[in-house]
Amino acid sequence: MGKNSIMEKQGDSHRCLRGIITSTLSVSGLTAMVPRMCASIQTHLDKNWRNRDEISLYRSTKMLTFTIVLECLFGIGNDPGSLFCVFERVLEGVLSPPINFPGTKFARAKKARSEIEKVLVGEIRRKREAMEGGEEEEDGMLLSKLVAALIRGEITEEEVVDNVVLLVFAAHDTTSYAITMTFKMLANNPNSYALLLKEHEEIARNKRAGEALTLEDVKKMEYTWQVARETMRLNPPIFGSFRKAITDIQFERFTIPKGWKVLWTTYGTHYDEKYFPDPMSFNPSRFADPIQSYAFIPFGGGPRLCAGFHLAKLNILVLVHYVVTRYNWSLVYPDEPIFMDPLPFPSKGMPIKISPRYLA
Ligand code: HEM
Repeated sequence: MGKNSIMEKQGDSHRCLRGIITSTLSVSGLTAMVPRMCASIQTHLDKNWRNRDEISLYRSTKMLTFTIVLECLFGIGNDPGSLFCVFERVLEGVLSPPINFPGTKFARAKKARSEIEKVLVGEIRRKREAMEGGEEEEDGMLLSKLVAALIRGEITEEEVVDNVVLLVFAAHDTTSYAITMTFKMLANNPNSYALLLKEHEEIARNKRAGEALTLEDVKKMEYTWQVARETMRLNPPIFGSFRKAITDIQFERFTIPKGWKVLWTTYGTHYDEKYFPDPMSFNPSRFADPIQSYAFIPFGGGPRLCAGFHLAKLNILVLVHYVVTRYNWSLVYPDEPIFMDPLPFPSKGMPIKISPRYLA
């Protein structure tokens, strides 16, 4: 993903970059993005779901998440479909063995990375020229913020490129897996689905035809967010991540020596009945009560907490809204196995049968 991505940064340079990224991805930053996201989702559904009776939910949500990040965060709206395949090749290489030999996933990814770089550098330079010529910073548009920081000399062009690639990667498999598994859990738990549907019908009833959702509407999707959190508790998109001890650490009766790597995992607490009674059962309303800090950690925690948490939440809630209010749907393979490579994914792409649905 490049040595300048936020994941590689430490200390002050991490804080500076994180500040720029989270200023757009915070709740207040996202207000301006809600109508843009609604438009992207509706266009995606019209283009890819209309007149179809079966679609791959995983594939569709991957494409959609990609389009949302490119269109809504970076204003790159010119045929994101053609860039999607190139990005997919990059992403396949991110978690593959680093063997740069013709034909390996890694080598293909490196080649695709240079193609992406060319496109992104072009977009960044165009934006820079426009902003130096007087164009204002766009509200809620991350590319504007990054280019403004570039003009002020706070970050370099390479940092902008590396972080655009990183954000696409960070959003891609995680959000699509969370959405896909949310639908799987709803299919297997009809009572939860009935409650969720009621919440969305209520919101839809108060909207005129074609009227976009607002942040206020999204805030009403409380039960849906409980369902999504319970889904991510049982099926975390990221199983954990590494940390390096920068000093000797005492933890319970152990000393973790400086320089050692530590792997924290989501499953450790997510499946522990101390924090989640009857941990293997699907019970969204457990999230109606406060959860102990650092027990529910699909988005990590602390200074490295997922910077896209609010964007992911918005993406999941808004997509669920449009799908459940517009479509009847059912899983083609209710027991579809989940594979890991190393991130989890539904082995058949989770195909669903769909038909249009009209609100009473
Ligand atoms: C359901 C969806 C998502 C899940 C489950 C998720 C999960 C995570 C986790 C566990 C981490 C921490 C990794 C660590 O501690 O090493 C992380 C970091 C990060 N995520 Fe997400 N993520 C999601 C969506 C997104 C989206 C949509 C974006 C932005 C477009 C994003 C951007 C980032 C960034 C920039 C970091 C690095 C933060 C830092 O190092 O300061 N994520 N994510």
